[in-house]
Amino acid sequence: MKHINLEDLGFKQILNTYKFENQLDSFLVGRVILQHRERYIVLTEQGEVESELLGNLRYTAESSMDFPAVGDWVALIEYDTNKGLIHAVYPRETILVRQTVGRKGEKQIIASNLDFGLIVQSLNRDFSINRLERYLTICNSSSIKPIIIFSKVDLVDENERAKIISQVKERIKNTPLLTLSNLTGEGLDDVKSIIKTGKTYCLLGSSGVGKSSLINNITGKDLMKTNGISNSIDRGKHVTTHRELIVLETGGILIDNPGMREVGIIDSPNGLASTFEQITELKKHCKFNDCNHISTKGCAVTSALDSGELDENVYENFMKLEREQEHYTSTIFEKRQKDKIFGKMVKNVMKHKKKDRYQ
Ligand SMILES: Nc1nc2c(ncn2[C@@H]2O[C@H](COP(=O)(O)OP(=O)(O)OP(=O)(O)O)[C@@H](O)[C@H]2O)c(=O)[nH]1
Ligand SMILES: [Zn+2]
Repeated sequence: MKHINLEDLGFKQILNTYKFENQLDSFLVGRVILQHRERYIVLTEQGEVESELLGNLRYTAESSMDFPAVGDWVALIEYDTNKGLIHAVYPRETILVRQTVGRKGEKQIIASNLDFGLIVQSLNRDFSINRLERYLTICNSSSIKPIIIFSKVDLVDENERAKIISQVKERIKNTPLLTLSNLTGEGLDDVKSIIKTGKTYCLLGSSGVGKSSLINNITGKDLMKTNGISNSIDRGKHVTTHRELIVLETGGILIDNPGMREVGIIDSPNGLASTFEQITELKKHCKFNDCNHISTKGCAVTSALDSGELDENVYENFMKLEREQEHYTSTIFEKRQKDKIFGKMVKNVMKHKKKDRYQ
């Protein structure tokens, strides 16, 4: 491996300032490229350091958010050749969190400091606009820039491909969209050319869509197992076979963490707002500030739904994702109550709408 510097690994100037202001300049800086239980592989300019947490960090941690995750920048000391102790975690620019909410609604970080999300869907079977919008919301709420990659284009004919793409462009605007075949290599250069030095790209998407194949094609190496069966079944084995953060020799950093499939929508309002711009715009014209966009009185959203200006699939998906987001902020009891009432209300809106149409 050629020598890497911290900037190539994604280290940003602002972290340097933090380093000096927090007396971390006597420590090494490195990026977590693999986490397995309490063991972390940290990549520094000198190479990989197998690290553990310093007792202090473990005892002062208030939640699992305080522990290092893949993608984190950490301050460490190397006490022996390639053996280190992590002293502190640098502030994170962005995070992806796990969907399952633990006790007290505690979040778990899957990966951090991501610049771009490569949302991979295969055109033949996995394709779903609703799921695309879900991943877009996740990216937007985490300030991770989304890029859509449609894989397995070799498995659909030209017409089908064109149909899907125009359908997506109609509904999802301002998001780059690439097509790819890992089999024939079509579109691979386009994917490679969007990957820039010092930027971190995480791969998002269901199992079997071709994420590992893409990594192998980009690196030109067989870094990943690609049998379509989850790499993480035998996690112990998985850990020894590859790193979750890969520094490309051509520049750029890829993260493919098996947990990415459980990624959840975090409670930042921006994610939904920028994914569903049309609804965001409509909402401004609702008569009441606390409008729930379900009952039609003075609601600009439902009236756009009635007039056909707003696609009902978009509306339904928005409401579903908004509800998912709320799960993070409500207790289980509240959640159940809300679910029941909410489900009924949405059904009613749809029923009325259907009835209206035939009048
Ligand atoms: N025809 C075709 N097959 C592909 C393409 N990309 C991947 N495959 C095949 O699809 C299967 C799954 O590919 P993977 O790369 O393992 O998918 P993945 O997204 O990494 O799956 P997980 O590791 O489970 O998340 C493999 O058999 C690949 O050979 C493609 O562009 N075209
Ligand atoms: Zn409204």
